[in-house]
Amino acid sequence: MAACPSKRQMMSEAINLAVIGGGQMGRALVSGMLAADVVQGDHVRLVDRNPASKQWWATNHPEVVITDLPAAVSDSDVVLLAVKPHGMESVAKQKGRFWNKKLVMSVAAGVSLGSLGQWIGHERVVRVMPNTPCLVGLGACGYCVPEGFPDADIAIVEAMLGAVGISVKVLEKQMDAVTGVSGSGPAYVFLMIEAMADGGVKAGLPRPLAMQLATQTVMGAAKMVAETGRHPGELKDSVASPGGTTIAALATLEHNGFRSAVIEAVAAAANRSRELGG
Ligand SMILES: NC(=O)C1=CN([C@@H]2O[C@H](COP(=O)(O)OP(=O)(O)OC[C@H]3O[C@@H](n4cnc5c(N)ncnc54)[C@H](O)[C@@H]3O)[C@@H](O)[C@H]2O)C=CC1
Ligand SMILES: O=C(O)[C@@H]1CCC=N1
Repeated sequence: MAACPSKRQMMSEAINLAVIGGGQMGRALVSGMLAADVVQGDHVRLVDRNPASKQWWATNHPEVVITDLPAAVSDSDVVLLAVKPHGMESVAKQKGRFWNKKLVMSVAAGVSLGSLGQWIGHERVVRVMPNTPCLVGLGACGYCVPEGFPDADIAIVEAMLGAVGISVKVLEKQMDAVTGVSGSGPAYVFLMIEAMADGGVKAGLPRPLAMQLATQTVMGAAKMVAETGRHPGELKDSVASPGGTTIAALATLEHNGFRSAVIEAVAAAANRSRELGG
């Protein structure tokens, strides 16, 4: 295995990052990392086969160099693979000396460390499940690494992911569940915000005001759970006055299976992640 730079070196030296696939997740991660200054734009090489996607990068991050895969990987310390799961094999199997034991981070749902290592031809690979709030520095990333993975590389991974939110090292067998909770999770919360705003509009509020109130409510509630250390059930009870408005709403949510719908949604995403892994 190639000698790896120390965490101190990585923190003080610019990371040369190749990004293969600059779609939704690639954009969220790299935009977040650029904003957090953990990578610099002129040290990022972007590869994408979609002209519209390349145009997005040219417009939004003009300092990023748009190039092809061999050049991007050759010029990098770290390679971020962010194409769809079914496209990962053809990208990772591209033959060439340019892979040369680069640190490769894949964000593809379901794609195992074993497959990645086999396709790329070495085991300096990390499987990450990020989420789109990395864009605003509030991502939740789970990642796993092969046995014997060097601490210096873990330090690099944590420096990069930690710059855009929290990062937790998990067992590979937990990655599908991580996908169900946090990888896909933002979509459930966006749906909730949209639905709450719809409810506000139904009750007579103008749409922008309903959206503002719903968004701030979700943000405030999440912050209370994170910062008070109190159980969400206890916080929920503290909102519900006897005979009041909240318990009327909660009874309706329970009647309509809200809790089990969310539990089953997380399980469905985890199962789908397992299927994608083949
Ligand atoms: N969107 C999300 O919230 C999350 C996505 N992921 C994972 O991130 C990966 C990417 O997903 P999205 O960004 O949502 O998809 P996307 O479709 O928005 O982006 C994929 C990009 O890869 C490009 N691409 C495809 N084949 C390529 C190739 N051979 N060479 C270069 N570029 C190529 C496409 O043109 C596209 O711009 C997937 O594997 C997904 O499982 C993981 C966590 C969350
Ligand atoms: O929907 C998907 O497959 C990807 C993986 C996790 C979130 N988005």
